[in-house]
Amino acid sequence: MLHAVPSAAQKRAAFRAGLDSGTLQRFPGAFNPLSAKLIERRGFEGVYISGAVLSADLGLPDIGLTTLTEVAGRSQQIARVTALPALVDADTGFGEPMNAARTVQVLEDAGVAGTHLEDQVNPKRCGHLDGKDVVDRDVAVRRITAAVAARRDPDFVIAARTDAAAVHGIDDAVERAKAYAGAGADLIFPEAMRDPADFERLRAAVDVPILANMTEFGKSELLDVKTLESLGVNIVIYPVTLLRLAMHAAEKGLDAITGQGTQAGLLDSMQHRRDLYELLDYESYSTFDENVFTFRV
Ligand SMILES: C[C@](O)(C(=O)O)[C@H](CC(=O)O)C(=O)O
Ligand SMILES: [Mg+2]
Repeated sequence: MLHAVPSAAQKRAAFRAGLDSGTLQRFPGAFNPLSAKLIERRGFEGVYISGAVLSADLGLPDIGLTTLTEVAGRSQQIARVTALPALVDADTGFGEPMNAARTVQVLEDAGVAGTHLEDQVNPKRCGHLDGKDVVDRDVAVRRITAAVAARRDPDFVIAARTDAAAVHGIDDAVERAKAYAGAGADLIFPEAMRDPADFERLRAAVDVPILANMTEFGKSELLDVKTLESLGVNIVIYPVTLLRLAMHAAEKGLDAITGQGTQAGLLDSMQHRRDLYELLDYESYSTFDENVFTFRV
């Protein structure tokens, strides 16, 4: 009730254990705290907090317009209601290495289990769009080094994302992945991998866990869980999947009201009030309230 029971430290330890487990950790993107609760209820290992989703939620494109305060605020709202570890997208870390360091501490305070910082130039853009660019490898290494040094909880996971594959090719992405792991990154996020062969190259190059981004309508082939597991991938994110599904359903609902003059034909496509209340655990709130009112000294 009100908040999830495990502490941030426990969730971080669980995230570490999951990355070491040899089982693929599945992190769908939560587009709000409520959807994070649904992800937990459905038995996933963690939730992803996407920059693309946060931007879209604010009615903005994903081109580096959101601030650390906005990302941390959303992270805290989501982390506090789910027992699952949350991994949050910190884009480029919001500036120079010192800013990346502050970003890590602010996100630790928000209660998430880890974050990823990417090697794009500022302002960044979605990793599946053309025309993006990356900073020099040394600059990105300084970003990661600063982030790692700033962490206060050693279990807080710092992931390094490289966008180099789509800019300079897979060889540069592999070299960067090695350098970022050498700088202390716990997890490598190779962005815009085209196919299994790209993942094989990455997997062979680094000893740390690797992440697969299975975002739709982008540059990556959508690989299933079994394939990703066989490639030695440790964690998969579905960053925008739930938002895309929800928005499509919303479009259909609005069209029904416009076209048929009522939403009555869509009741079977809706989450029932009963299921919503169950997910929100209304019952514990009434019990709590009763206890408060019947409390006597
Ligand atoms: C993972 C990502 O960084 C995100 O913000 O969710 C995006 C996802 C997307 O735009 O589809 C990215 O891949 O850049
Ligand atoms: Mg992003």
